[in-house]
Amino acid sequence: MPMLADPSQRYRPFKPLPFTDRTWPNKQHQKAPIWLSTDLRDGNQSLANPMTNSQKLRFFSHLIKLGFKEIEVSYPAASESDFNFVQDLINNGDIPDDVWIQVLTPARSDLIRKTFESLKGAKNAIVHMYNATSCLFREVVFNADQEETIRLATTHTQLVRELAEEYSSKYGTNFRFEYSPETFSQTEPAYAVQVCEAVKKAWLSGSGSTWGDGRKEERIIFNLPATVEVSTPNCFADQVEYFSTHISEREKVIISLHTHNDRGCAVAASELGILAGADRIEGTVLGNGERTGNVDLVTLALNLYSQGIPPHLDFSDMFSVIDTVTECTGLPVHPRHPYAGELVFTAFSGSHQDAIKKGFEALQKRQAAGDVHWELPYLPIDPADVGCTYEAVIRVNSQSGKGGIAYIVKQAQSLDLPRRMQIAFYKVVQSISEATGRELSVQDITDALRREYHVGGAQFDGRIVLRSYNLTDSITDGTATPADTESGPDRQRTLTAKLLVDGVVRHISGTGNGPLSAFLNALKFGLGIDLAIREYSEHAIGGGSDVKAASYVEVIPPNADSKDKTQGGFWGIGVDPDITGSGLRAVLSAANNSIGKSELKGAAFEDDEKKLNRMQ
Ligand SMILES: CC(=O)SCCNC(=O)CCNC(=O)[C@H](O)C(C)(C)COP(=O)(O)OP(=O)(O)OC[C@H]1O[C@@H](n2cnc3c(N)ncnc32)[C@H](O)[C@@H]1OP(=O)(O)O
Ligand SMILES: CC(C)C(=O)C(=O)O
Repeated sequence: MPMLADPSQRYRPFKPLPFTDRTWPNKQHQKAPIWLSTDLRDGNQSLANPMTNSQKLRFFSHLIKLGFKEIEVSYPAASESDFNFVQDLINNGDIPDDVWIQVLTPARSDLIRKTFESLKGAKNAIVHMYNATSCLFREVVFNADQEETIRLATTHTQLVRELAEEYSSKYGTNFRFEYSPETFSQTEPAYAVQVCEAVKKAWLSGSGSTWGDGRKEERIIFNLPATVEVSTPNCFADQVEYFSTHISEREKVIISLHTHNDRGCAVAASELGILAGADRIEGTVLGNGERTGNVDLVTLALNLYSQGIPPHLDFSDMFSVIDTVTECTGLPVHPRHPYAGELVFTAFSGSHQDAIKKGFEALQKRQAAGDVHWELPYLPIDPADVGCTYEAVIRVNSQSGKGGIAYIVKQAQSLDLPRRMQIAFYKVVQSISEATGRELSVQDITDALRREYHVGGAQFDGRIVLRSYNLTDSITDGTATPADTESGPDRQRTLTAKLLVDGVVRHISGTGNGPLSAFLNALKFGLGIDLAIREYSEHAIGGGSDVKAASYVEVIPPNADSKDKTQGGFWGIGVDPDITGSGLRAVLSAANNSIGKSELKGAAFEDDEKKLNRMQ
C-alpha cells in the first residue's frame, strides 16, 4: 500500500505521560553509567547468521579489553550452542573475577531451569528474566489481564530466587537478579511500577536470605526497555523519571535502560533517561541489535568523553573495535557512524577545511602556551584519542578550498605555502579535480605540486634545471672580495650558474645586490627571461643537521604593476639544504612557469660541457 495522504487513518500518536514534576531537563551528566554489553545476546539474536562460538569468544575477549564489567553472554535456553558457550566461558576460565556474565530467560520455568544449568560453576552471574507488560502484548501474545501478568512475573521471580539460592550454595556463585518489564515504554507507567513492586517484593522476601539489603552489588536491577522506540526521547525520559520516583526503596534498585533505535533516537533517549534517574545502560558496541539496533555504546561513551567525563570504556583503538564487530557480525560500519565511521573526522568542503587548518594552527599555539583543552572547528573530539591519524581529516574533491589543500601540502611535504600561492595552487588542483570528477588523494596533490613547481625529482624538472652555482662578492669598484667579508650599500654579488636548458648545458652570469637579483640578471642577459620578484618568503624544514630551507617566490614581468596583486604572477618553490640554494631554485621554478614554450636566448657565457668540466 502506498503512503497515505492522511496517515492518522492508520497511525495513532503516542500519548505522553501527563507528568509535570520532571526534573531531568535541568540536569547534566556527571558520571558514566554502569554499562552492560548485550552484543552476544540481543546483538546475536538479530543476525541472519548468528555468531559461531569462536566469534563469540573473540567478541567477549574484546569486550573485556574495552573495560566492560557486565556482559550479557547468551540466551542459554535458545539452543545447545548458546548453552555451551556459557559453559565453555566458565570452564575455560575466560571470565575475569571482576566481570559479571548475564544470561536472559523468559518467565518460563523450563527455560529458567535450563538457564541456571548453563551457569554451573560461574563466579558472578546476573539472571535476567523478562515478560512483556504492555496492553498489546497482554491481549495479543499472552491473553492475560494485568493481574495474571503480574502473577507470571512474580511466580517466576520466586523460582529464580529458589534456584539462585540452590546454585549459590552448591557452586558458590554470586547471583544478582534483573527483571525487564519488556515493552516498558508502551506499558501504562503506573502499571509498570506495580509489576516491578510485585517482583521486588517476591525477590526480597525470600526466607533466611541476606539478598537485597541495599548493598550495591545485590541491588535488584529493573531494566526498562524501549523494546520498540515509539516516542520522542523526552517522553521516554518522563517515563523513566516517573518510574525512578515512584518505585519504593529506590536505594535497593538499579534502574537500567535498554533502548532500541526504531526512530533513530536511542542515544538521545538513553542520555535523557540517565538524566531522569537511570544508573545503567544496556546496549551494543556500534549499535547492532534487533531491527534498527540497540543503543550504540560507542556513541554514548564518547559523547560523555567529549564532555570531559571518563566513560570507563576504552575506545582508543577504534580500528580494532571495528574489525571485531564487523568480522564477528558480518555487518558493515556506516562511513558516517558517530566516532567510528571512516568519514567522521573528514572534511571535503572548503570552508570546513579552512576552519580546521586555522584551528590546528591556533591549537598548536595554545598548546605551546600550556592550554591543552581541545577546541577545534568541526571536530568535537581529537581523532587521535580514538586511534585515528590526522591524515584523513582533510580530503580533497571539487568542493575543497585552498585552506584544505594547503593543509595537505603542509602535512605531506612540510611546505607552508604563502597565502596567495595557496590560491594559485588551489586553481591547479580544482581543475584536476573537476576534470577527473573524483576525490584527489594525497599522492595526486603531491604530484600536482611537484609537476606545477618542478620540485621533488628529475621527472618533474622544468625546461631549465640548476646544476650548480658559484657566488662571489665584489664591491662596486669591481674589486673581488671573498664571500662574507663585505656588506653595506656598495656590496655586489656575482652569480655564475651552470644550467641545463632544454637538455643543453649552459652557463649564465649576472650581478646584483643579492643572490636573487644577481640570478634574475643572469637569466635576463643569459636566456632573455626578464622577471622581477613580487613576493618572497622562506621557512626551515626539519631541524638539526637535516634542516632544509624552503623558499617561495612570485615573479612578474618587469613592466607589470608589482602592487596590483590581482594581476597573477608566476609562483615557484625551491627546497635546498642552503637558504641561497632554495631561493635560486624557487626563482628558477617560477621562471620555468613563466616561459611556457617560448624560445630562449642563445648562450651568453659558456655552452661547451668540456670547457666547463675543465674549468671546475
Ligand atoms: C525483546 C527481546 O529481545 S526478548 C528475547 C528474544 N530472544 C529470543 O527469542 C531468542 C531465543 N528464543 C528462542 O530460542 C525461542 O523463542 C525459545 C527457545 C525461547 C522458546 O521457543 P518455543 O518454546 O518454541 O516458543 P516460541 O518462541 O515459539 O513462542 C513463545 C511462547 O512463549 C511465550 N512467551 C514469550 N515471551 C515470554 C516471556 N517473556 N515469558 C514467558 N513466556 C513467554 C509466548 O506467549 C509463547 O507462548 P505459547 O506457545 O503458549 O503461545
Ligand atoms: C529482553 C528485553 C530487555 C529486550 O531485549 C527488549 O525489550 O528489547
